Amino acid sequence: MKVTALIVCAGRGTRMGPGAPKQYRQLGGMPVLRHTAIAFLDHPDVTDVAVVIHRDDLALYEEAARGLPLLPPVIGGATRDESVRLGLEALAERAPDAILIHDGVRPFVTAETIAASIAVLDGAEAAIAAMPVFDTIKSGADGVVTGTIDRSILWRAQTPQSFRFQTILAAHRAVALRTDLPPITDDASVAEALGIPVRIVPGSEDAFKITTEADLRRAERHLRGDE
Ligand SMILES: Nc1ccn([C@@H]2O[C@H](COP(=O)(O)OP(=O)(O)OP(=O)(O)O)[C@@H](O)[C@H]2O)c(=O)n1
Ligand SMILES: C[C@](O)(CO)[C@H](O)COP(=O)(O)O
Repeated sequence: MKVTALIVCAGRGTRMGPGAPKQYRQLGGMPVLRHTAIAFLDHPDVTDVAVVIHRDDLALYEEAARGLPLLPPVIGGATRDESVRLGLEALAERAPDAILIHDGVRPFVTAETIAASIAVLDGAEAAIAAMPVFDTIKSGADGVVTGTIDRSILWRAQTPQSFRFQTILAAHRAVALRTDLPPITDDASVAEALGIPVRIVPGSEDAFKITTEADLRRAERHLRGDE
């Protein structure tokens, strides 16, 4: 099966403090994105890897990707789902069998999760890496709790989110034309909007998303083996 990893990296990281975009911040002596790209390039089940970047980040990307056998980068869009769709359209001619859509700011994706995300597509169209919820989850408004949500049915979605390529390409194209949907924050939501079943495979607590400065410090501790 021809498997392409599509790493989305075109965000501006507004929840991170001032400085370079978080995907290009130094982590253990190299950019965050380089860690992520190598995790997929080194995986035996992944055929090739493409990265979606912000139009202003070409120099940063070229430095981070130096010497890595990546497909040509794709310029992303104003939202994550637009960046994904642009990445998928750029791969339409290549037409892999399967696509693993992954956040560039989740550098510690595990080989086990990548393997499981590919294997599950033997019998499914879509799957997400996810973790159970260990905290009690409340609903609330105006500073007042309005209810408690049964956490036994909740999952923390991670990436990669894996799909048969033609399925997710068609789904993103269809959803891009819809005006009745809530904001799309992951690719499984695109599949769900079309009634496509989405399987769950085990993620990892190590595969956390680097969103804030605190996450970057956590990532440095993780690399040092301090957590
Ligand atoms: N227009 C966008 C927005 C996000 N992303 C990517 O989607 C992943 C997850 O998004 P998030 O963590 O929200 O990144 P940012 O949008 O950069 O961060 P923030 O929401 O804090 O601004 C990141 O790798 C980010 O680069 C993208 O490719 N294109
Ligand atoms: C795709 C994702 O990482 C799954 O948890 C998450 O939805 C990305 O959200 P963000 O706000 O774009 O970081």
